[in-house]
Amino acid sequence: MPRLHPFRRGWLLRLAATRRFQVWAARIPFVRRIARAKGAALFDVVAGFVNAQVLMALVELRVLHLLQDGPMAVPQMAGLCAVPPERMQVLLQAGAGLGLLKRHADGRFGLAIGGASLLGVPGLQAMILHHRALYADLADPVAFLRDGSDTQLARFWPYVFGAAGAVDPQVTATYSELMAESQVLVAEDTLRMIPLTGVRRLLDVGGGTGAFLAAVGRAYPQMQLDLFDLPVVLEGARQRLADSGFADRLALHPGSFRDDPLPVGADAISLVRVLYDHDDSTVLRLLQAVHAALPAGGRLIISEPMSGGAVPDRATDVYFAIYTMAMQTGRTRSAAEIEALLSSAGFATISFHKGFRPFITSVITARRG
Ligand SMILES: CC(C)=CCC/C(C)=C/CC/C(C)=C/C=C/C(C)=C/C=C/C=C(C)/C=C/C=C(C)/C=C/C=C(C)/C=C/CC(C)(C)O
Ligand SMILES: C[S@@+](CC[C@H](N)C(=O)[O-])C[C@H]1O[C@@H](n2cnc3c(N)ncnc32)[C@H](O)[C@@H]1O
Repeated sequence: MPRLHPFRRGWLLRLAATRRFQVWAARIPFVRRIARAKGAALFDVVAGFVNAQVLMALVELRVLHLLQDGPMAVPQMAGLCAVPPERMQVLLQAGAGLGLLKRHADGRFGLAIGGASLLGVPGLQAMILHHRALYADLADPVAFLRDGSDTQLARFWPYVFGAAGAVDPQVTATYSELMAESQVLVAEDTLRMIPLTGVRRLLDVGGGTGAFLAAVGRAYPQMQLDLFDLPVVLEGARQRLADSGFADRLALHPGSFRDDPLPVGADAISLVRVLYDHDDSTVLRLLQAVHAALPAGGRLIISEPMSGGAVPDRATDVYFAIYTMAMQTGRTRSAAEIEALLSSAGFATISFHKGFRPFITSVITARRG
């Protein structure tokens, strides 16, 4: 909506809520276009949960994979997916309606650009499948908002709670794999926004199995790399990084930032998708520890999806805010909120770089004064 004086805005909102105005608007040529667009946008919000479940079925039935080699007829797809043909027809038609599939003139279905792109995004299908947990948590959204103390999502990511030794390595491996795959676009966008030219040694705190450092290592062949994460996670990283080609430049530092000091010696520290897992007091202590570990002039890079704050954002203020709420341990913060925590921890020269895909990441950089 255009910027309006609060009085006019209130008047317009009251008008839009009346049936008579809606009927009038549908008849007037220019206003009709706006009303139609508002209606379509509202319908998308209303129907969003069905769209997501159609997507879930397409991924679970591996429909996109099956169509990778070319279009197929509905009965053949029905046989391969063990779904009755008339119901398969509805699913494929719905997939085409969502722009993931293409309906050909002969009635066969193939991939559309949307579906093909989905296949090419690392880890996206695994992410979609793990949404089952969030979907279950949101089945009764009001109950979730009033008391979200027992959520499936919290159990999905158990060691965000910091129970360093107490976690099953099998669970950790699943977690780390999903994180590492979904890291690829985050690393790409972060490095595109923030050149690390001049950095001699980078410490990635909460770096998981080293996916971000691997991307940094490829882009900056001279840089020394340090990885700090929980011991059980670094066990997985060791195997993954052993044959990465830059093992000689990499040092692993097992520990918990809740209990252990951070290693010193790096002139830059990164926190990629770490802060939003934790509450404000943990984040403040972590930022203070980062401040202490950096030399004067040392650089901090924070990269994660951020709330739009004063300008609410469609992706981060819905998906990531609800997601982190269901995880129970942290929250999706706005750039202003992170900047305030940085100032409290003693950082100076703080700057925000809004992501060109805010649903992937945005970045804040700061320096130790
Ligand atoms: C030449 C002609 C005629 C046409 C050209 C057409 C053209 C240019 C087509 C473009 C095709 C193309 C290159 C498409 C590219 C599409 C891409 C890159 C899409 C990327 C999509 C990414 C998505 C949807 C990412 C989703 C990420 C999610 C859901 C991440 C979730 C992360 C979570 C839950 C993290 C949790 C961490 C925790 C636990 C909170 O700590
Ligand atoms: C959301 S993952 C992000 C991983 C990686 N930076 C990425 O973006 O893919 C959060 C990481 O923080 C680590 N972490 C959580 N609590 C920690 C703690 N107390 N000390 C060190 N690392 C911790 C987790 O093990 C996990 O690897």
